[in-house]
Amino acid sequence: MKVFTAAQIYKADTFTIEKQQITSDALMERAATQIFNWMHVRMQGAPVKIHLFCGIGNNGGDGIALARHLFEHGYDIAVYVVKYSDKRSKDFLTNLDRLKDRKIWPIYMDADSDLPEIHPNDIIVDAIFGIGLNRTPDAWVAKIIQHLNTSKAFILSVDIPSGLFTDSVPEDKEAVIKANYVLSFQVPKLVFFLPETGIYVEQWEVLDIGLDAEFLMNEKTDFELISKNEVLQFYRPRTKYSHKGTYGHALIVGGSYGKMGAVILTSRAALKAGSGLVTAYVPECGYAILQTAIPEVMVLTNGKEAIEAIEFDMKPTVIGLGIGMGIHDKTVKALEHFLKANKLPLVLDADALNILSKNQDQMDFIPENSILTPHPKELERLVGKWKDDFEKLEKVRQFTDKRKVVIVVKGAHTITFFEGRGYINTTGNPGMATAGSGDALTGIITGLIAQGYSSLQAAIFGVYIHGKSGDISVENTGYQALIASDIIEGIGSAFLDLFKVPEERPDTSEKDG
Ligand SMILES: NC(=O)C1=CN([C@@H]2O[C@H](COP(=O)(O)OP(=O)(O)OC[C@H]3O[C@@H](n4cnc5c(N)ncnc54)[C@H](O)[C@@H]3O)[C@@H](O)[C@H]2O)[C@@H](O)CC1
Ligand SMILES: Nc1ncnc2c1ncn2[C@@H]1O[C@H](COP(=O)(O)OP(=O)(O)O)[C@@H](O)[C@H]1O
Ligand SMILES: [K+]
Repeated sequence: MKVFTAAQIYKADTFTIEKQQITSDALMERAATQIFNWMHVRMQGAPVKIHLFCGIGNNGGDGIALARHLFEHGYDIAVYVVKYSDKRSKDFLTNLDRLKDRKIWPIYMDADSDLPEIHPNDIIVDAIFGIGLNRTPDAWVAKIIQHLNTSKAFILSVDIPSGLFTDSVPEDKEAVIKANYVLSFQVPKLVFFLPETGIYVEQWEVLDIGLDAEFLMNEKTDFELISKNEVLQFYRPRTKYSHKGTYGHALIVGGSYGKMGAVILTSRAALKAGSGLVTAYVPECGYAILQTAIPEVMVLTNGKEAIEAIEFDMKPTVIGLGIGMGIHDKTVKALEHFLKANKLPLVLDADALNILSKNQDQMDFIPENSILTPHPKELERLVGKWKDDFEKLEKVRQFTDKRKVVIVVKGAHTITFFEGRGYINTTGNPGMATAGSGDALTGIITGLIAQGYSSLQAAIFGVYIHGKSGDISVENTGYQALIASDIIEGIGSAFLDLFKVPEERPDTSEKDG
């Protein structure tokens, strides 16, 4: 699913209005009707107090139109208009009149208004600001937002949590609604997925308001959301007359005294992801460990307690490099020699990234289309410090452009970057913040490249499978007890899940009642 910028959403609006020959008011009515249906299906007329906080722009207009639908279906509502500006939008005013026609009188709020009492069991609809927010809300509006945030009531945000910009992080962190649920029109927003701004969105869902399908399909975006549908498009089925040679040979280079487990995890994950053959390249102290832990994996050794040279007499399809490798002087030299001679695609992780960060001149020897999988600290060493999430994304984009590599920015929503585009993952959970979970990911991605997936596909698909496996495994373990080995065990279930038919969505068509 594409992630549009605010400018692109406004463009889609205009395009749709012209093409479908409808008014902007009709589009607002669609939006409000969709939200009403969503609520009505879940609430079934329940006598819960619903407080609708509406701004004076189109987001507020959505809220006012929603209030009318809720009223007409017998819900107990209170409508507040937060008058943060005199420039009220046309469609807001139209809907305000419709509300007044039904003898509903909103409570107007300005800097001097008292804050209404809100019971923890009430519901708040947040329609103060939408994607039109262009400066930090005034202090008195921020006070209202804080009041709602501390109310303990369930907050349903219309389109985007009020106070959240679409293209920058908030200056005043207290002036943003912390939404329990966001109903986002047509497309999700990038800020739902970044560490500094995603914290305002507990759950989100997209509501289809019928923006022009052709426009949505043709418009190019900088970001795409990756779910099952997207990865299924490049899934490669196995063929009947294939053999292990068909599925490649992954070489996993890494390990040092005390860190051999990392190589076990990566090698095992590469096998589980489907690599035909896997060889681990480790220092001698890892030989017995590897051979005992995973019988399916072949082992080559070099150096005693750390790798001193990377030389082998075999032809791997792909090399995963750096896990648990350490940064011993001899290992650093070995990597430099290896990189100068190597032509194979690489998946670089952990200490390989740390070494390269300190020796940026060696970056020139990284083959194009290689994949780098840094966690936040490794990324900072690689691209330098950033002031906020947006600068981070820009730095990564520039790095991938310059080096022609894929960068997998790991996190709650891992984002894979290539050729100026970011692919946002939707699987995974906090249980995966555990030792060795990144090693498992490196193995999965390496195993996929071995089988013939392109670097970009392997990175996107690998990240998806890794997260999905974590999601399936956590059902049995809970967050705390999930460990990297569980993620590797779950890889098979994650592949099987690709072909499960999704459960039917709840019926959101309008019902009387
Ligand atoms: N295609 C879509 O997504 C549709 C969007 N609609 C709604 O339209 C919203 C966007 O509406 P608007 O463009 O009117 O913008 P908003 O309703 O987000 O904001 C209203 C206006 O307030 C002003 N403003 C911004 N920041 C301010 C601040 N800190 N203090 C005071 N004033 C400030 C701006 O001029 C802005 O246009 C969307 O979020 C959505 O809710 C729907 O009505 C219809 C279809
Ligand atoms: N809160 C989270 N939600 C989802 N995934 C997470 C979360 N925290 C970490 N992960 C995932 O777990 C992995 C951690 O990788 P990394 O930090 O390199 O671990 P290690 O170095 O221990 O192997 C990454 O793939 C990351 O996306
Ligand atoms: K809002």
